[in-house]
Amino acid sequence: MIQIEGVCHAIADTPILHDITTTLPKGRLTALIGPNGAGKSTLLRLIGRLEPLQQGRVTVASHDVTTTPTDRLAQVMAILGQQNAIASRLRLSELVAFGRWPHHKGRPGPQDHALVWLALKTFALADLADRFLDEVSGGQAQRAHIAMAWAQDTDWLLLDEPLNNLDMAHARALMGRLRGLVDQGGRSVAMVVHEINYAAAWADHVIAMKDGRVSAEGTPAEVLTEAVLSDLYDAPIRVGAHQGRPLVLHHV
Ligand SMILES: Nc1ncnc2c1ncn2[C@@H]1O[C@H](COP(=O)(O)OP(=O)(O)OP(=O)(O)O)[C@@H](O)[C@H]1O
Repeated sequence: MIQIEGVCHAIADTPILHDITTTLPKGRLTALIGPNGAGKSTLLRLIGRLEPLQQGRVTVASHDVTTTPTDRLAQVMAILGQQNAIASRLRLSELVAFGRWPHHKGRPGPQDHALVWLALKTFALADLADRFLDEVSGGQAQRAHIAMAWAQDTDWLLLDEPLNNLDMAHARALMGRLRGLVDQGGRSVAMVVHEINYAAAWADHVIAMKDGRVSAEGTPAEVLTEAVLSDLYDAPIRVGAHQGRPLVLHHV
């Protein structure tokens, strides 16, 4: 599991996260939800050590993120942030191959090449493998970044808004693959998601954040209620049901 204890974070003296204590369960798909500016990305970045921890403690599968060596942590957890400032004159196959770096450390073997190819095929990118990043669409580039994180082949996969730019079919396919990683692969996934019905349909566990605090956490049925969501988003939200899971209606 990922354990977060007493995490506070400030940017330029402005408090962003206030004493966050929560757990992301192992072997589950966790969705982080909440309004813009709630602190979801900041929390994910702290877990993934993209930002140094200022206060509190985070452990990923018992590895303290502050003290665990980077190469060890990179074998346990892959993180895909929201801003991926990677050179655009990189072929998709080269980008995806970066995911294998923590394993081969510059000397890729046949297994690394095979996994890169599998990642390209899994994310329907095989035909685009030789294209440069600036020669593909936003959704194709997004899928290539996800494929890179997937190729890292870690127990934990952390994704910040992976559904950005994906059409309905590719979004659904990605959620299906993430569920497969959890259900068949025994992996654990945490993702920031804005479209609540993806969390409703696919997540096992939901953490709702607002104003730098966890405001609710539990199963989708426990968190995705009219009371919790209306308060979270300061808007009247209706919740129905579809195939035994919440169906969130916000066009009312
Ligand atoms: N580099 C920065 N400098 C100053 N403030 C920042 C910086 N990065 C984030 N913040 C602030 O920290 C707060 C939390 O931002 P964060 O990106 O974690 O929220 P979020 O819940 O992921 O939002 P969104 O859904 O819009 O992506 C926001 O108020 C944001 O303005």
